[in-house]
Amino acid sequence: MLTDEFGREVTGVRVSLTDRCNFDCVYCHNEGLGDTRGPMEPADNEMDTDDVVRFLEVAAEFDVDAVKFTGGEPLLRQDLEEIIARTPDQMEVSLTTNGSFLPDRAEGLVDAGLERVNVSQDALDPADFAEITKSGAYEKVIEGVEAALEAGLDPVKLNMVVFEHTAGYVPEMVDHVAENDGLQLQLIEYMPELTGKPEWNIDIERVHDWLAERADEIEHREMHNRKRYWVGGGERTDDGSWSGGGMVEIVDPVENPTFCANCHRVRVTHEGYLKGCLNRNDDLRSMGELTKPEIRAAFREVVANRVPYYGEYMVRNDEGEWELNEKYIEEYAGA
Ligand SMILES: Nc1nc2c(ncn2[C@@H]2O[C@H](COP(=O)(O)OP(=O)(O)OP(=O)(O)O)[C@@H](O)[C@H]2O)c(=O)[nH]1
Ligand SMILES: C[S@@+](CC[C@H](N)C(=O)[O-])C[C@H]1O[C@@H](n2cnc3c(N)ncnc32)[C@H](O)[C@@H]1O
Ligand code: SF4
Ligand code: SF4
Repeated sequence: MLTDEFGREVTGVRVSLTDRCNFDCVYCHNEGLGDTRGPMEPADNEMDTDDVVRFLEVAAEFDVDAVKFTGGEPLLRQDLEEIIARTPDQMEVSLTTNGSFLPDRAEGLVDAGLERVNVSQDALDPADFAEITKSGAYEKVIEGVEAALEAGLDPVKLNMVVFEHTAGYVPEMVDHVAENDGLQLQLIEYMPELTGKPEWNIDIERVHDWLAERADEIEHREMHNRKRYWVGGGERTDDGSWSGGGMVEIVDPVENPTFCANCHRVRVTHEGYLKGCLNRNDDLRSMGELTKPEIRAAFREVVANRVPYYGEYMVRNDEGEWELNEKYIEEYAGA
């Protein structure tokens, strides 16, 4: 297993398979959509099936035991089932999707080896859903969540970005997962720097406080030290885990050094660049045309360059504002 200079073991990889998408969510940080290419058209800058599998085989050699496929919309890749089937057995395979293609493909994905799915669902009303996603696929997404549950995926996590358009839905979504077996909720802190709309921001601490008052149990997940709130009843079982009710996890990476200190994933872009952090682009290593020994070397190099973004790469100045750590200014300027 590889460990970076800050003691963070790399146990997972997060692979973006495409930047194409059939939705156009108002908050989306996927800015790579081409002007002339439609989402359904194949793209020539994407890693092909063999590229993805070759990388995963190298990651497995370094004892990486989990892979998350994401995008863009990963189900626009018609070879997703093949990629999953060829993923090394030691890896837990999960997927983050907008859910609209799951009605037809959930079963096949599970047959291929998919173990978990996260489905973005920002509203429980078709009109609000359409306003946020610029898509009329609300019913398909609801069907997709059901198809995922029926195919045996458990839990199915619903992802909801908390921002001005969705904040009013938080209580309803929390009740929704508390009342429906197999569902969990991830409330994702809105990242305004990705949209240029700071006025949509909601203070995520208010959501923590609201949930803390309501929760029957609060846990910390090892990954990112995320807080998990159990709501709607339940009890601790003999093996020490909580059972019953619904689970709500808050994903709050913004300006959060604790989140970064517990970050164990290396990322791969759809074009096949390795990178150590979502927020950095100055540590990219291309895997295009590389042989396995070369990918091994690139992987080692990216891990060696990993830096917790908040707390090390970005530090607070005397005024309490976040700014680039002087130590990294030269490196950053050279990117
Ligand atoms: N800055 C930052 N944001 C992250 C990170 N991991 C997840 N996020 C945010 O959380 C969103 C949802 O993540 P998901 O793809 O659903 O998966 P996850 O919650 O990370 O993983 P699981 O809970 O294990 O399924 C991402 O799109 C990011 O916006 C991270 O390491 N750094
Ligand atoms: C980029 S999408 C890719 C996967 C898939 N298309 C989906 O929507 O689930 C992955 C996650 O990023 C989240 N996301 C996108 N833009 C965001 C932003 N500005 N702030 C916080 N989360 C965001 C989405 O809600 C989604 O859960
Ligand atoms: S579905 Fe996912 S990738 Fe597509 S626009 Fe929405 S958040 Fe972005
Ligand atoms: S910002 Fe970078 S270091 Fe921090 S949790 Fe996200 S990927 Fe990891």
